[in-house]
Amino acid sequence: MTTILSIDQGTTNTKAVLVDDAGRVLSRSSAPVRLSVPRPGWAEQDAEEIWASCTVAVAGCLEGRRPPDAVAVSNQRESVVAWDARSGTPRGPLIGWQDARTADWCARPEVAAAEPLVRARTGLPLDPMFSAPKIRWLLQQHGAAGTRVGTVDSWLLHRLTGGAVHRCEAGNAGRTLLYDVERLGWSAELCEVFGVPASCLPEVLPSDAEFGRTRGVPGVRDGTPVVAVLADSHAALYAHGCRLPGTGKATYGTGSSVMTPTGTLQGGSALSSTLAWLTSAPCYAREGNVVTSGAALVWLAGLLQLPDVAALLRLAAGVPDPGDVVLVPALAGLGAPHWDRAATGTVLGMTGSTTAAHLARAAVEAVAHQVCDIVEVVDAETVPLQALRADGGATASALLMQAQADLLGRPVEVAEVAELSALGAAHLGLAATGPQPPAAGTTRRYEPDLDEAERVRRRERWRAAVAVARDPRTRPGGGPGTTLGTG
Ligand SMILES: O=P(O)(O)OC[C@H](O)CO
Repeated sequence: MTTILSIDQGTTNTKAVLVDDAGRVLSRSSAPVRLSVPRPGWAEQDAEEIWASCTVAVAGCLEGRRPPDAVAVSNQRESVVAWDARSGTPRGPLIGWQDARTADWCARPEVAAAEPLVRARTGLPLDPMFSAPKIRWLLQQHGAAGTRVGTVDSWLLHRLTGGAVHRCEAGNAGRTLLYDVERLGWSAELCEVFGVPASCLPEVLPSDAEFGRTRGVPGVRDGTPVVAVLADSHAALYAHGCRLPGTGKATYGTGSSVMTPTGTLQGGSALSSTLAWLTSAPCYAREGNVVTSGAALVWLAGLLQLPDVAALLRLAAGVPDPGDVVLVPALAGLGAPHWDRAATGTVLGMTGSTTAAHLARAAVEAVAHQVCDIVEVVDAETVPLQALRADGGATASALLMQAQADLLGRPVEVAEVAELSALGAAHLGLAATGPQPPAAGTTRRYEPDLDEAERVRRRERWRAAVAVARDPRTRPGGGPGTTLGTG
């Protein structure tokens, strides 16, 4: 029997699963990673700690098992690491995908003028969430000479191979704003826009290439091939078996990602067009990113002085609905389809009878409403989704999943495997060397159970609240703020 060890390096933890050649999970383990916010709008992680968490998760997963035959990787996207080319030591912290320190630079008129070029080459808006402005910032701090930079997959590949390779995967490269997703190569024009020398960037390989051979990874034989790499959200899409327009998924994490395959590259969308994976041919997808979803629940739990999100969900379950409270958690602006970094958090509809439970319930609905905003754009632009596949930690909440089905007016099917991104990378690795494993199964299907008139009413109230969150007059200081990108 062939086994693949798959590592999913995420924002809050690293998961490892051992998968057999039928695509089944044999064992699993995880290790937490910390995120620091040294200043408002910044998000940093320790690249050494990220790697250490991988070794802990791998050791836990492989305990009592024979070494795997191959390794696969999925990873948080857009976050960047810089390291010394000779010693392999990180230069500065990992700059996280949520980090908006470059927002002012991105909003400069001379930079914002490059938005049409960025969109044409990458399918993405010029937003500080993506890697290029962060890479620029790191290179300014540490110099380009002798510095290697890359997305998290490139950092893990460097460490997995004992420093032998500086490579990354095409779908991850596609999230940098430096990679031409149609020509499938780094774009000299975009490197110029962001002031990033191509010599600092990794070599880009297809998602199912052999990325290198392991060296010095505890529990893994030296020379084990790394056979597949996928960005985490793309890996979840792959594991769900979503291959055709009309199928799609939402991943519920710190933020959320809604994706649907489009096959070919399609521009002119209010959402992003992204390279999901590159195998014998590129597979493109339409995607909308919600910046603050699970993070909104964490934030409100803290604000209400509750011990954790589970307590917030219990509180929310104590009322049948949010009353008329609508909460827009634009704590770091709004992502797709609004892409308005100047939007601010907003609560509407409070009265003297509003309780903390109504607020908690409104926060749960806010996670679902933001997904609905994106699915409605998908419906209008491509083939409407018949049902939404769902994955990520927050899918464990029946309250959230039912709210999602209710507000969407469509069934929501939850993946049975919690480590779906890791599974997707393993499935791709298996497909590269043998038969395609079946898509991940679903554990539960939530049917919509809300009167249509009430659904429409709640959606309209949500849109009204988003308009307030985006109104320049409601911003701190009441200034004009900055609106980045168009969709
Ligand atoms: O670490 P996660 O699972 O929240 O995923 C982060 C995304 O890849 C950011 O685009």
